[in-house]
Amino acid sequence: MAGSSDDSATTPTPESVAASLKAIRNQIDAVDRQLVELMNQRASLATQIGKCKNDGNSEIFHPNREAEVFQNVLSHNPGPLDEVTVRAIFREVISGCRALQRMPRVAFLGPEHSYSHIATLTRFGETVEFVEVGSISAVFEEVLKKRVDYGVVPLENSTDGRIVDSLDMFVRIPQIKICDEIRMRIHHNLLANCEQSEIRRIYSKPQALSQCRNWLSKNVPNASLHEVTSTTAAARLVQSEPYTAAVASRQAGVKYGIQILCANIEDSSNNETRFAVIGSHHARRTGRDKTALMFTTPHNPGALADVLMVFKQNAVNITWIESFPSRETKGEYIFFVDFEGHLDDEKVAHTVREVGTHCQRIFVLGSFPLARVED
Ligand SMILES: C=C(O[C@@H]1C=C(C(=O)O)C=C[C@H]1O)C(=O)O
Repeated sequence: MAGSSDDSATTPTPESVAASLKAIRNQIDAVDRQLVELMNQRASLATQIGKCKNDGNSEIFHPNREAEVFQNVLSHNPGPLDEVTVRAIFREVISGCRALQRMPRVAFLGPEHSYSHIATLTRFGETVEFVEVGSISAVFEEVLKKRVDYGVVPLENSTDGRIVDSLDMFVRIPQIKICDEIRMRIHHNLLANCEQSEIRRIYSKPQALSQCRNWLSKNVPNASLHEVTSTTAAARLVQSEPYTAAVASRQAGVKYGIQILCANIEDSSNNETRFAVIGSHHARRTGRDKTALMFTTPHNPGALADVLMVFKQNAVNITWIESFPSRETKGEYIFFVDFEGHLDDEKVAHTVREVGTHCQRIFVLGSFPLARVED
């Protein structure tokens, strides 16, 4: 009966709270011991897989298999941990397991804390050898010369469009393959160590300034904008010059000890950059894949329409199309097309063969698992 119970028996005392905490923490310690044992069991299995891959030269990064692993764990996640947390944990578990087979070397356009670096971390986790280079072309060169296993390069941004330097390098080195893609929501931040009203100069790379142009003109109208080579370089300048600000990643703010005056200042809330993981192989089929093609058509009326008709007739869904002027022949264009499906799907293989009959040159840049947007 309510009211007649002995309250002193249920009211927690400091001693009873401490005892409960101790008991629960003991349980957590026991669970953690099981977790670390299980993770090491997993690591031993991954090492066995590494031995099956055998010759030391085989690919150790299998994006298709990693996509399956995430699908498996997420479909068995009863909560209360949310999907983002489970993904983050497994990203690092997988990263460590891969490294037991062989530590992959991955090149990206630096410096550290650039968005390319964050994209690389998002896909590969912490246990890789990060190879920071100074240009997109250098990422391709490192991959081509096999000084790294993989490279991460930006392909397009939802606000600014295609990344010309990357497309140009595919034209120059068409044997490079795309084996995975990374879609990343890009959040820019206003970093400064003074009041917002005191900011006189704002530094960032051109793309970041352009993606925040409206916000900056409305909220920091008296500051002048200055382009530098990277968002990280901008953050470094803010450290040494008073009354300046940088538009950069949150991570750059934390690294260089600069306050985040305002977060998420990008004009479009859907500001997203799509990166390609480049290497020397395709990814195997998962059933939810994309394929990237690069081709040139004869300089005739309707040549591109003929190609597009093939996609229509085969009911293959195009997800991206770009044209890029050829360096070699004035007036001629190279086309980049991404579409749903894997080259191992009969429908896709047939479509690519048929597209080829309408092209002068055609290269399959790769098939890879469809990516989700990482926030
Ligand atoms: C263990 C493997 O190697 C790598 C590590 C994976 C993992 O830890 O689950 C998955 C795919 C590979 O990138 C494998 O190929 O299965």
